[in-house]
Amino acid sequence: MTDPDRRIPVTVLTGFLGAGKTTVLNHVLRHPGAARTAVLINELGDVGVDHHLVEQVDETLVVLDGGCVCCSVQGDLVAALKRLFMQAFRKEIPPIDRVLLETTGLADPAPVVHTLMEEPFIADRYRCDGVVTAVDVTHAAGQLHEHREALRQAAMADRLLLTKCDLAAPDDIAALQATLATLNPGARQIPVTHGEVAIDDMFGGGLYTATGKLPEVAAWLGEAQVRAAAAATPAWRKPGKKAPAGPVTHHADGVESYVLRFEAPLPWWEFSDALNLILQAYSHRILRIKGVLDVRGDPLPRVIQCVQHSIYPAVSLPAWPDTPPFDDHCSRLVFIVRGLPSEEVVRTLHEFTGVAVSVQ
Ligand SMILES: Nc1nc2c(ncn2[C@@H]2O[C@H](COP(=O)(O)OP(=O)(O)OP(=O)(O)O)[C@@H](O)[C@H]2O)c(=O)[nH]1
Repeated sequence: MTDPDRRIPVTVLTGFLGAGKTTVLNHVLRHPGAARTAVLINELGDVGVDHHLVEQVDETLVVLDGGCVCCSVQGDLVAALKRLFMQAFRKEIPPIDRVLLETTGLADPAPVVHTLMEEPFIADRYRCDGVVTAVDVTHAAGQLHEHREALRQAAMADRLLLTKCDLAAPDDIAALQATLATLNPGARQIPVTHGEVAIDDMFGGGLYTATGKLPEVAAWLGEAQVRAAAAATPAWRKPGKKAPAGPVTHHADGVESYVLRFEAPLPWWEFSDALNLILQAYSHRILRIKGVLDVRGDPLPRVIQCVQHSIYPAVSLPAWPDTPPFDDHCSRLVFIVRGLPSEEVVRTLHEFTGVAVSVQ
């Protein structure tokens, strides 16, 4: 090892909702050079789906599902990194050469980087190896304009992965590249299709520094410090406490999420018609829909994903996860929306499928 800094590098993989983070993660983890990589996944919504889509499932996969890592689960992040370090130290798990942290699509990377740099136990043993931001070339132009989280993620990046290049026209990609170059001149832009990023483009960004980025980034880190200090979090966010029932608003800009549970197997075509109608009718209010479905006549769970108005081909998982809540084999859909009441969605889904739907 030529690196004199023996601390464990942590790569922060961020990017707006549905940008292709998990797809990149899976590709990277298949590379032999990524063996000994511990994976931390922070999930939004009350039912995590992402970690079931990650192919590496062992004791070095940690799910942080108590909220968004940038505002409520920094304590969980610290605890998870401490635990991983101690387990590896005691040889209870294989040695860890690096950590890959996938944030939620709405995370502000600044507090995450701040935690890595400032929390004493963590900063002594881990170093931020850079922020890699997945930018969906098919949606980024609008997202950068409409969502400050997307703007922050792009502006904070050490490297920008331009994902879904197979779905965009070269002129549109070039226009986006120009926008990103203005926004974050210091970040290298790497076009990516189906998550196929070279491992050297993913790792080895070096010690984290705000140099070369917009000056605002430093301000964001300052803001993060204030937020960390003001960790006077609501009582229900404290360890051991449960979030209140009903939809949880994650950020001040009115983005909220809810989970729908279906009481019986779904008729596929009727469900698809309902979903298409919802996407068409409410396209501007939907940020992300994803779920695991129990489809009538199919023994395997089917995963669906929508990013704004785009619906991606459904894929089957090899088996139902045997862990709660999926061990009941019920269909669940996670909606991340802005100003779209669950009642409207529930009514449409129920009318088309005839299946009872409850809001979790
Ligand atoms: N055609 C195409 N589809 C892609 C590409 N990258 C990702 N996708 C699809 O885009 C959808 C979202 O990808 P994910 O990797 O789950 O995105 P994510 O950023 O992890 O999503 P969240 O964690 O929910 O924010 C999935 O259906 C992927 O298969 C790509 O390069 N080309």
